[in-house]
Order: sequence, then structure tokens, then C-alpha cells
Amino acid sequence: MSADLSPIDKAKFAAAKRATDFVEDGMRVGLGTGSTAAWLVKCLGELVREEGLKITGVPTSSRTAALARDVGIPVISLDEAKWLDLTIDGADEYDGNLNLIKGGGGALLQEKIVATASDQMVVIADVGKQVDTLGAFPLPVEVIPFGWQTTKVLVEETLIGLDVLGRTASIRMNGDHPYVTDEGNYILDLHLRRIGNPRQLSLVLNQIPGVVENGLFIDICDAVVIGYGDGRVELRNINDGTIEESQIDFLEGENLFSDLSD
Ligand SMILES: O=C(CO)[C@H](O)[C@H](O)COP(=O)(O)O
Repeated sequence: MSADLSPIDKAKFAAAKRATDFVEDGMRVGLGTGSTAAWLVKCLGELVREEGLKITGVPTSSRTAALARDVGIPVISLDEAKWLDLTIDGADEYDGNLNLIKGGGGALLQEKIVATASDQMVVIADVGKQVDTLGAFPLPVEVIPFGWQTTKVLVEETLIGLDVLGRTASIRMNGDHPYVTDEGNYILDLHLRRIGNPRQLSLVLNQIPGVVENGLFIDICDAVVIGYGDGRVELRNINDGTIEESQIDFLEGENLFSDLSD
């Protein structure tokens, strides 16, 4: 059955499965959003249903909340949990310092709040997300709908003085209308190509009126689990610099592979 999965899905599954090793009984766990995080939620659901793992999940989007409930993970809000032991989430890019671009799935605001409210954040990703310098992936910036076109101009003008290669922003669309986030906001995607100073960019963007949050995660991620299509996984820990390698057996996912939906 695993032969039906694309190499990229196998890599995502392998990273997600390995990341379940971080989850222990009694933990409050932030559940990320996206196709890699969906594998994690499915793997955790299986552990809850079949091995009696006792966790409480705090989802980072309405999509993840629905999936978590579907697979049997008890779900509470961040306000109910207040603080989390661990968040596991995907990413659009990660660099050597484990700084991230997130928000390709439009959930960056809840994802950043939840990850920041966690003792530990672990990113799960296929190796294609690894970059030397952030910025090839368009940087998502969540803005309030009121005056968004003015905010877009302000954002583009702000980029002029910064260490980036591209300086245009586009409004993310859903068919004929702007894409609307779970918080009722819009997303501007910034086409920067190269971000020379992610920390500075993140600070500057968040000072622009109308900007709610940006998709740069600086000093938030503690470890990344990198999956490969052949089942190999690498765990890179930013705090102690260690790299651990292991191998995931795809037979462990047989029951999950019948449903590939996010
Ligand atoms: O930030 C995100 C959603 O807002 C996702 O984590 C990111 O887009 C990666 O998604 P995928 O695992 O589907 O590649």
C-alpha cells in the first residue's frame, strides 16, 4: 500500500511518525496545519485510539481541529490549555538556524501564537524545505481587510530599505475573492527571493499598521525532523547541535495510507 504514496508523502509521513516520539502521556500538544502536520495528527490519533496515549491537542486552524476530532484526539482551545508542552508543525522553509517561513497554508497567526506558547516547537518537513537563506518561498503576511491595499503599498515601500532581493506583494486569492484566514483576515505574499536579515524584517513588518503578523518564525523552533522518501529521518536539534538518524518502517503507516486527504 505504501507504494501508492508519492516519495514526498512518504517523506512527510516519515517525519511525522518520528516526531510522535516527542509526545508523552499527559502532554498538551499544539497541532500544526498543512499536509505534513495532517500526517502527524493521523499518527497521533492512531496512538490515542489503539495504544491509549493520553494527550490533549490544541489545533492551529479549523482544518486541523476538524481532523483531530475526526481521528479521536481530545481538543481544547489555547485559552483552556494556557501553556503547552510541545507544538509540532510543518514549515514552508527552514534554514540552518531553524528559522522558518510558515503560512503557506494560511494559518500562520494561530501557528505562531501556539508555538510561542509551547515549551518546545518541533518542525516536521521533507528535505525540500531546507534552504541556506530564507526567501525563495513567498513570505506570508496576515493583514486586516480594512485598508489592505494601503497596507500593501506601505509594506512594499518598507521593503525598499531592507536586505531583500524582490519587493513586491500580492494578495492571496481564493477564486475571485481574497483568501480569508480563520481570524477573518487577508494574506499578502511577499516575493522577496532572498531575506538577508529575517529578524529585522520580522520586526519591521509587524510595526506597519494593518499588519497582524508575519510568517517568519525566529528563534521559536527547537528541532526539525527531516523526512526522506525512503523512510530515513534526521532529527536536528538547534539547542545542542546534535543530529540523530533513524529509519521509519512504512508498514507502521499501512492503516493510515488509505486516506490521503489533508
Ligand atoms: O505554515 C503552514 C500552514 O500555515 C504549513 O506548515 C506549511 O505551509 C507547510 O505545509 P505542508 O506541510 O503542506 O508542506
